[in-house]
Amino acid sequence: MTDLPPFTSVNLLTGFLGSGKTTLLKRLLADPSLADAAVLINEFGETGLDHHLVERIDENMVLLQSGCVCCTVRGELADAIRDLLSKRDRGIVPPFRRLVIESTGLADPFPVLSTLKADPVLRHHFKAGSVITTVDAVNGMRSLDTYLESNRQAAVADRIVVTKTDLVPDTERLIERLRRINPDCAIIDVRDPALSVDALLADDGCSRGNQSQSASGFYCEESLDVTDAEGNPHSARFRSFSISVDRPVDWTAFGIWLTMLINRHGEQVLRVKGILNIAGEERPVAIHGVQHLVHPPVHMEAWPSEDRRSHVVFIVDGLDPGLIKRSFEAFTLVKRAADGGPRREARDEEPMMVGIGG
Ligand SMILES: Nc1nc2c(ncn2[C@@H]2O[C@H](COP(=O)(O)OP(=O)(O)OP(=O)(O)O)[C@@H](O)[C@H]2O)c(=O)[nH]1
Repeated sequence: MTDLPPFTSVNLLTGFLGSGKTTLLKRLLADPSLADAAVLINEFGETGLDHHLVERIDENMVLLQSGCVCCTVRGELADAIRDLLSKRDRGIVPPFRRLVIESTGLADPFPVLSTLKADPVLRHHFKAGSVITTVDAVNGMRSLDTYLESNRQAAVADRIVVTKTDLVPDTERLIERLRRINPDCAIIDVRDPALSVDALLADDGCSRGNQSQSASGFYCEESLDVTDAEGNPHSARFRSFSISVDRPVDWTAFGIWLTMLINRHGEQVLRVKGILNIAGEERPVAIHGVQHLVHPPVHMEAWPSEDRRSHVVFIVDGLDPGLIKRSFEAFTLVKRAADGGPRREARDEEPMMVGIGG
């Protein structure tokens, strides 16, 4: 333990919903120089890195193939970091030298950064490293137009990685916009071969050597409204909830239902992500939707746990979760009726559990 530096560097990886944070993190973790890092994923649902898991340390903490410790934050961020620190001190987790925190897509990065500074224990063990923000070339402009959180994430960044550049003809206007929000920030195309762990996480060249600098360097357009029309905090409009289905899902029916939902409510359905048990398929299928964009489904290598149910998580803006639940049920019933089965029985025989959480 003696060879550990007095302060462990903390990098924040932030970016709006579905902008490619986890995808970038997986790529970074493949680099051997991050083998002695710990990763904290502060997001709804599973870590998304479960198939890299080699050992479970406890309910929230796993050891990845790279040797890196990965935890899911289920409560307060400071508690999760303190727990990690204590496990490092007791030798329960490897002696990590860097901590990477992936925030939720709706996180205001400011409180995340100030957590380290405000906490009486953590401030003596950690120092702020670079903040990396992913901005999605497909939806980035609209997210900046609509959501304060997206502006804050770009404003606080030391490095912005523009993702999904393979899906758009050019990113000129988006980059111009980002430069106006954060003039000093390095803006890197995710396809740039120069994008590396060093380029993103190195502390040198980082515009903020400590958290107070990050606070003073913060920029946000004054004209942006933090409350909605009813005067509620901006984020009060967002709801996240999940639909879990016990029986295998009919891929065609699901695809049509999701397409209809996105066509009709794409602007309000900010994020859909799920793991599906598809009828006739051995392996699970991961699905990702980001506003109007639905990414190609991916066959996962294996189920991440014993749970073989399908789970779909939604993050919506001002849309009634009940509406999505009802349309899902209705679509299932129509499909069953078309198959010749009586509607009521189909529903009773094959229960669908719908959980709505905050
Ligand atoms: N074509 C393309 N797809 C990408 C790129 N980066 C990410 N994706 C896809 O975008 C979807 C969302 O990516 P994630 O990495 O899960 O995004 P995230 O920011 O971690 O999502 P949340 O944690 O839900 O906010 C997935 O289907 C990815 O495969 C990219 O550069 N190009």
